[in-house]
Amino acid sequence: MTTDTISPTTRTPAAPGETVLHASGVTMRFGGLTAVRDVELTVNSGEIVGLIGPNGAGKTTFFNCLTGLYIPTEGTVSYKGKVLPHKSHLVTQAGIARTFQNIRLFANMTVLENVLVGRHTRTKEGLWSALLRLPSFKRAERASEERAMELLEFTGLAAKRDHLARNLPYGEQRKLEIARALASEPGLLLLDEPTAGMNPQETRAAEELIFAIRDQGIAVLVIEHDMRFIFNLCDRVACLVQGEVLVEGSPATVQGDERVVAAYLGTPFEGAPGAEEAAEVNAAEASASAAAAESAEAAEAATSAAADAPDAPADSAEGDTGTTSTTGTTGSEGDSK
Ligand SMILES: Nc1ncnc2c1ncn2[C@@H]1O[C@H](COP(=O)(O)OP(=O)(O)OP(=O)(O)O)[C@@H](O)[C@H]1O
Repeated sequence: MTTDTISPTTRTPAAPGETVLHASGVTMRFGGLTAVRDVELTVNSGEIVGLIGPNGAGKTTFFNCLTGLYIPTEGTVSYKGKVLPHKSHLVTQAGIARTFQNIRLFANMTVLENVLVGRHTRTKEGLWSALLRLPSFKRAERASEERAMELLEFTGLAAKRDHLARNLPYGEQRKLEIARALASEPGLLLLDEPTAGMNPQETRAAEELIFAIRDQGIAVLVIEHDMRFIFNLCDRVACLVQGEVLVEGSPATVQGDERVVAAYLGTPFEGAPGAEEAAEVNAAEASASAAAAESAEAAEAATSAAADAPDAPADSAEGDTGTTSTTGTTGSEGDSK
């Protein structure tokens, strides 16, 4: 990876310390499931902020709310003081770019073409100018290609400009995703598990690349499970558990918080997000199994009483068993709902 400077053509750099992203009271519900609950998060210019949390904590859902893929049930997302619309291309146009947990490249396009695709939000030339290949279109095309090549130099992929994306090794595919995201000239880059599946060497290279991106004035919000990577990289870390921010602070603060460790290990702790709901569900399940056990006992007692009765007709015992057993099942289902 090279750390040459990149010269963004259209991005206005954020003022030092300016709040770039402000997520305010963001909540996302899917039917009865609250995946993200009242999340408040800011990212300032010049910062790398980490978002950690156990599987299913709501990190990707939160990213999807930030980038217009989901419309949050409640709350707003602002970029440099302006509330963002719920349309992903408008969010990209505003200045937020992202990569995905599962690589989403155009596998049969070349490395250069993939980056050129990322420039579409910054290209003003219309359909007619493209069809007629007007001089203005040719100029824009040349400028786009120059910029794409700068980004390939920056990410260390220039020598592979004509390779098909699918033929790149995994670590380079991840870099290419980042180059494509940078092609939209973002002021904030969201990275969803950028080192997933990487070997330690590739992870170190990714770390260097992210530092270099930050040094270019682009704020970064990154989701990652690799704690060493995140604590080394980030200025600030927020830990999401059951959709809620459990702790937010410096890497040292978050690393030293016992609740974070407990959340990752799945150990219960006082005041854990979602603990009340979990306790209610557990209590309901316990009472359902107690009721089911009671019904089963009653059914057994009725069966043996019927069998013991000397003149009871044979089918009467069967009838009792059937009825009791059905009642038992129904009772159990009713309780657990
Ligand atoms: N479109 C959806 N419809 C219904 N439930 C969803 C949807 N997307 C996510 N969820 C649920 O929301 C919760 C949070 O999922 P999410 O993928 O955001 O977690 P995560 O923290 O990114 O997990 P991981 O670290 O495993 O990627 C999970 O319970 C998930 O099943």
